[in-house]
Amino acid sequence: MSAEGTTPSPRELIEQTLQQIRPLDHEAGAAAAGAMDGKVKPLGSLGQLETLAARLAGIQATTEPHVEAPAVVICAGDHGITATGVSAYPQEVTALMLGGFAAGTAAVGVLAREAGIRLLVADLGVIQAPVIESGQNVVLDRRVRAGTANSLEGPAMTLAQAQQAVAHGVGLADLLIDDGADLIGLGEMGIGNTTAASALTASLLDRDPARVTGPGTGVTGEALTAKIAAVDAVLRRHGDLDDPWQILAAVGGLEIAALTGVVLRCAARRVPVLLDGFVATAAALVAWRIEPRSADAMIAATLSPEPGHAVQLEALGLEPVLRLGMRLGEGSGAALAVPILRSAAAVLRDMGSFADLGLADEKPTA
Ligand SMILES: O=C(O)c1ccc[n+]([C@@H]2O[C@H](COP(=O)([O-])O)[C@@H](O)[C@H]2O)c1
Ligand SMILES: Cc1cc2nc[nH]c2cc1C
Repeated sequence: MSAEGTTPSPRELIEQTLQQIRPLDHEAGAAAAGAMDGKVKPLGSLGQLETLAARLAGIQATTEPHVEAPAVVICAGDHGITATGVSAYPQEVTALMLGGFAAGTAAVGVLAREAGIRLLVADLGVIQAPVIESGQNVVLDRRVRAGTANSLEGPAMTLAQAQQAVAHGVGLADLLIDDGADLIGLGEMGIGNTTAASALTASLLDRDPARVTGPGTGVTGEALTAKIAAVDAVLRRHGDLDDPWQILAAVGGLEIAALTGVVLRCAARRVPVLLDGFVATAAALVAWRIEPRSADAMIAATLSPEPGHAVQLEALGLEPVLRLGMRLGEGSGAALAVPILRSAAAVLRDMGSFADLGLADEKPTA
């Protein structure tokens, strides 16, 4: 432990966070499910909205779950593996999009505004990041290094850098939660990061790279075959790793590591964390491998068409809220799912029950 009054080191902050993670409050979840059954409607007729309300209750440990101050945190970083030609777009787009997030003109900016969601943007290591002085959203400087190294040639980052990025994620979650956020969505931006996410997924779940590697921004045909071969080569380069920290440092990304920290802190502070697509879910997989109970705080917003996403969600035992074929990232799917979660909480809070009508027996008669 650090001496009183000093800031904890990344490792200490992560250790404290892990110690605070508790499983779902099953009592609150069951009470919410029971209350939902008593509402004036045929039993189960609100479908997944009912299970979502109960899950929110279990995560927040209350029979009156709330989604009043939702936020999306976007972490951005560059990837050395782009030098191998794994993306349909050039690396400069990462820096370009940082400007779009600040200005509020990126897709997630529009969707977040529509749904009344606060956006927080952090630069974890974008190469040639623009100097952003004003805009609708601030971009926080949480740079660990200028992009990762090419994981085909060596570790993407050192273990200390991975821990620093995770600790930054813990701090970002704290910033939002201390400010009142009661649900946090994960957003990411980083050209090349679907390759890192595929390598992480294949390694963490011990799957064939071909099963969990897809087009990303639009890589098809021979280029996709080469991308799969690159993921395969990355895994062979780093040998048989099992420890999630080693895997994260060897083949992950700075923005992915930060989102792992966001997930862990949300789990520790009983704040529901809304996963977005394939890359954000790779960060969640790392969190789950570090501390399996962190999965209790997760809700999957969307199902990405990236082939590895369904594999990830199955491993985490999660059912997506939306299936819209979205594969953008940025937290766009998380932003879209927020109104549904807000509605789930509102139904549980505001809907009348059979008991209110003086009808005790709300069960079907046949
Ligand atoms: O979230 C997804 O499912 C998803 C699927 C494909 C692409 N993306 C986004 O596209 C970028 C990475 O794609 P790529 O092809 O450069 O690896 C990155 O900025 C992600 O946010 C995201
Ligand atoms: C333009 C563009 C925007 C994105 N947002 C998230 N990933 C992205 C990738 C590209 C290429």
